[in-house]
Amino acid sequence: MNPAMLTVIKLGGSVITDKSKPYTVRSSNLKTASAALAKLYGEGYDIVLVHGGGSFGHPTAAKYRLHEGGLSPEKVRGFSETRYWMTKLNTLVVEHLLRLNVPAVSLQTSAIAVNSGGKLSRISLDVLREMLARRLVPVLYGDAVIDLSRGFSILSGDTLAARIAVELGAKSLVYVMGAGGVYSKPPGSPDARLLREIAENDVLTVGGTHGVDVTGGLREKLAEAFYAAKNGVRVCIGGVNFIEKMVKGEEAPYTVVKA
Ligand SMILES: Nc1ncnc2c1ncn2[C@@H]1O[C@H](COP(=O)(O)OP(=O)(O)OP(=O)(O)O)[C@@H](O)[C@H]1O
Ligand SMILES: C=C(C)CCOP(=O)(O)O
Repeated sequence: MNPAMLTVIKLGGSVITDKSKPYTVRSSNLKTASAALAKLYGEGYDIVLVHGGGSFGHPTAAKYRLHEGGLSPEKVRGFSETRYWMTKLNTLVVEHLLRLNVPAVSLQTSAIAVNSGGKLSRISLDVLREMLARRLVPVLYGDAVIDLSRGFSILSGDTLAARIAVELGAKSLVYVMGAGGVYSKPPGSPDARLLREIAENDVLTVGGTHGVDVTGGLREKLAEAFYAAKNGVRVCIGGVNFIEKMVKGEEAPYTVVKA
């Protein structure tokens, strides 16, 4: 595996599902993203794909308030159900990639990572490294995980993707989101404009997520993006039609995250 050709792509739940309708997939976006990944893989890129929970993970986790921790029988049931729905979504993502001859392989996040106090505590990337060395494309996801101090909690795909990118020394980290990038104001509001660059001290208005979200929306994503950028990874946030350009650092309407 050559770090100069390694890219970590976080495919947002807002891209591959409709977050306003529980358990609804956005097939055309999933096909567009899969085609971009197939092209990059064919050109020799090493790819780690992480996807979000979208309308599969978030409504289930919210129903059981898993993000608040706890170990009651209700929470135990909620952990099992959230894991079930995330596995379903993950299988769909892997299927789309396999159809395009991308050797995608599911890697269950909750089997390699644990949280403590709601934050990522430990992650084992040995198997992921070996997969990359064999030209596989590991597909992980934001997940319900064991929490060492709270019973259970949620590990967001945004955090997972940033941690993997930094630990593996990836060249780029690309956050793909439905909104198509970071705007000066919540998308759709008057005068909202796409920010072509964003630095940590820039002032912007962040609104809520469209639909159910238990992991902190855009603010958390940006915090993870700055962490990765400060650790030497080129980080971009943009829409599904610009995945290839973001990975290659080519000009297009998306947001570049400054260290
Ligand atoms: N200034 C802003 N710029 C861009 N998006 C914003 C802004 N303010 C609020 N938002 C909202 O932030 C949300 C970010 O998307 P969301 O957290 O759903 O992303 P995701 O990573 O695709 O989802 P998931 O967590 O399911 O993977 C969108 O609903 C968007 O409308
Ligand atoms: C809600 C669950 C299970 C996953 C959260 O991951 P994210 O959608 O990347 O924030």
